[in-house]
Amino acid sequence: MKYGFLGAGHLASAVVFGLIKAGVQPDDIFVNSPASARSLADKTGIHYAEEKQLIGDSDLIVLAFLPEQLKKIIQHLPADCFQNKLIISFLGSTSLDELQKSLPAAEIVRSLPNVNAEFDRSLTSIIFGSTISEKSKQLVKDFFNKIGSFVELPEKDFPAFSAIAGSGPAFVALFAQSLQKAAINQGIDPETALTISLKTLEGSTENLLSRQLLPNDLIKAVASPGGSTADGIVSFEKDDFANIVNRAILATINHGTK
Ligand SMILES: NC(=O)C1=CN([C@@H]2O[C@H](COP(=O)(O)OP(=O)(O)OC[C@H]3O[C@@H](n4cnc5c(N)ncnc54)[C@H](O)[C@@H]3O)[C@@H](O)[C@H]2O)C=CC1
Ligand SMILES: O=C(O)[C@@H]1CCC=N1
Repeated sequence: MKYGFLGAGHLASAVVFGLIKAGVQPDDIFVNSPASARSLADKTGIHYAEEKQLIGDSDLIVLAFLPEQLKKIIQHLPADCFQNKLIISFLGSTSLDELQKSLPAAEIVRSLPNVNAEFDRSLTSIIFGSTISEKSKQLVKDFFNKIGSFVELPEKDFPAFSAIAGSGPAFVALFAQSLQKAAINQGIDPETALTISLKTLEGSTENLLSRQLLPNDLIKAVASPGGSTADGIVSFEKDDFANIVNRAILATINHGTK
């Protein structure tokens, strides 16, 4: 099985590292992009390839450039080069319909992984195009299982999924940074403050997941009656934390409508 990546940015790099960790041989991965493909190839042992060769030689082609680059990239390639090719798109805002119109002879999958693919931790949403065969569907499922897990979602849910799971690592990082700043404000050095923040986030997520707790159960378990945590929760609620988060998700979802 040969994999070809068009685009070698942050998401492509995370997925390439994830595939290699899952046992894919670097020799079986090809990459092309104007800027970063050669350095990704140097770092990982995968191969830089010219676009036409990459498309011809790959069993599965990943579109990992920016949505606005789709038309330009396809226009300068021969019209028939994607004939019967299996294409997985990572393009955040590009619909299945748009992809199918741009690549009419290909089998298309629209997907939204996230950068946690590097550690086998991407929850990816996928939707299959109408022309995809059962065999190709299985190849796609195998691909996403190598970098985490996947859910099949109707396309109407992709914008919300993108805002929460795709953009989410950035939002979690923002919360981590806010906890770090709060610790620094109390006189703790920045490095220790970051460790405290990250270890607490890591342990708390693991606690929720491994004990299958609802978030509110963990809140109750930590906020001892008459204790200090309850005062922190009241302060978050007074500042309408849930609405702050909801507004940020809405702003992310509404990006394309500005
Ligand atoms: N970064 C993330 O966490 C996520 C990104 N996405 C989607 O993944 C795609 C890539 O995003 P990032 O990796 O963040 O962007 P990036 O800016 O890090 O990488 C974009 C890549 O496209 C390449 N590129 C530009 N012109 C090209 C061409 N003519 N042929 C081939 N490659 C070309 C650039 O050289 C670069 O390697 C976007 O469509 C984005 O919506 C989706 C979910 C999460
Ligand atoms: O910021 C973006 O547009 C992409 C889509 C989801 C995460 N990154």
